[in-house]
Amino acid sequence: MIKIGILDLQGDVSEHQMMAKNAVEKIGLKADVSKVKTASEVAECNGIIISGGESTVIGRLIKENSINTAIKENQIPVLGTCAGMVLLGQETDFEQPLLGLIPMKVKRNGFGRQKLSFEADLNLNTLETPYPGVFIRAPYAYDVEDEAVVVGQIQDKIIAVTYEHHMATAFHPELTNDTRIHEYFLKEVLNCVE
Ligand SMILES: NC(=O)CC[C@H](N)C(=O)O
Repeated sequence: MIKIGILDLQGDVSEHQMMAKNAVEKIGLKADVSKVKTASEVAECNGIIISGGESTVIGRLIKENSINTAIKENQIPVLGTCAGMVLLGQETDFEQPLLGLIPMKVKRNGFGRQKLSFEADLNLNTLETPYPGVFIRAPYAYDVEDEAVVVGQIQDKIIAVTYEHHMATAFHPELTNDTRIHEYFLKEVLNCVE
């Protein structure tokens, strides 16, 4: 049985847990989906989801609790959404601890004041039909290196990236009823454990 951990430090954690559980059911997996807070809980997981929230706060707590080491030493795939995307990047425009698991830079609050929050149908390479994107003070990625894959863009801005078994989205898949991003991630996790 695989174990998916929803990193429970700050942000919309319960929504991710619910969506991940729905995705598990949809693809008929045997998986435990739990909230995790400590490095030892994280180390036991096959996949970790980092929610939206405040990336400065989540990043600081990740570092203080040695969760970065647990993720890296165990090579755990990570799905990071919104603030989670910021944390997956290697550089951002603010001095803050990052995981740096995807070779890309991330611009925080990248859609400007007038568009702090919006919804848009997204064409993503990994999906056959559009995905309902919910953007809340969303970041975007830039300088994505060749070995990573740009999965989607909007207004010429990169809003979804995969690299190895990690995925970053600028939008909030946990705030929709569409489980396809979570399903995609679960399949990546399965590829790692098989
Ligand atoms: N909804 C969100 O996760 C916003 C992310 C926030 N702008 C940050 O950089 O932390």
